Amino acid sequence: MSVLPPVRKDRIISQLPKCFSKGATLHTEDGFNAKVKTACQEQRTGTVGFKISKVIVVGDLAVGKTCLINRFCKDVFDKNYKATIGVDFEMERFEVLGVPFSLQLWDTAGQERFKCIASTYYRGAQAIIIVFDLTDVASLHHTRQWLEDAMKENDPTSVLLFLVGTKKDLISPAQYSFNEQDAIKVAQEMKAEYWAVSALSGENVREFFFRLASLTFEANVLAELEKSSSRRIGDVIKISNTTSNLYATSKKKQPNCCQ
Ligand SMILES: Nc1nc2c(ncn2[C@@H]2O[C@H](COP(=O)(O)OP(=O)(O)OP(=O)(O)O)[C@@H](O)[C@H]2O)c(=O)[nH]1
Ligand SMILES: [Mg+2]
Repeated sequence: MSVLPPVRKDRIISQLPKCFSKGATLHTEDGFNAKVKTACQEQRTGTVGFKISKVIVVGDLAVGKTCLINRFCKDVFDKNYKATIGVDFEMERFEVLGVPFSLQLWDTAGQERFKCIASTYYRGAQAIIIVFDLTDVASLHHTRQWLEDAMKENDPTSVLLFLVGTKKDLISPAQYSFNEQDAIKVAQEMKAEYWAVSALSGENVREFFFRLASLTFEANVLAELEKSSSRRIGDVIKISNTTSNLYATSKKKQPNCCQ
């Protein structure tokens, strides 16, 4: 019997959500990977449905990391700044292509004095959200350092990166278009997917987290499929060894293992 409550109706994903900008994403396909869709239909997703994927959120102080998470997870917005001390986390449960999928969102402190505590939680992330304030260009430039610090604890070949500009409500469309060029350049250099959001109005917040959940889910299923296909190759080799010449194989192997 499952002890977990059912997945909320508004956390069900049946199609790959669109990216924010085609020029700032590594995933330009319109839908989920065909192998992933088949695996989900045939219920061959292994441990994905039981795992919790870790997502860390980093960036300068007061750029809006906590507000971004709170808008998505609790649908609230607080205009008063309350610094995060160390770290905080929220759990979000989704259902992607019929498979349960959980994200653990780690909200870290941007203040220098808490950075030391926060960085101890960076390890083992499957996705990293690097946040900057669209009205503060210095916070965009600092994102490279935040990424470098977070990557020291993670595997660059498998982690998904997202560069997110917040407080879109505070900037005029003309100013936004001007700043976007810089942000997209940074995202391309980092190999991150770029998003611009507002926690105050909620603009793009849900779309962003749905996209993140979908891409993290897809990466998990692909890794699981790769693992199970390499296990199958190993099995075939073992069988052919034993069937070719059982006596010769065991004879040859014996001295090796006894030395
Ligand atoms: N107008 C507007 N204000 C925002 C938005 N997001 C955050 N803020 C404000 O920015 C301030 C800082 O927000 P936080 O979410 O606490 O910032 P943080 O990045 O978590 O800061 P640390 O925990 O110190 O690292 C608060 O006063 C928020 O109300 C937004 O989308 N629009
Ligand atoms: Mg915070």
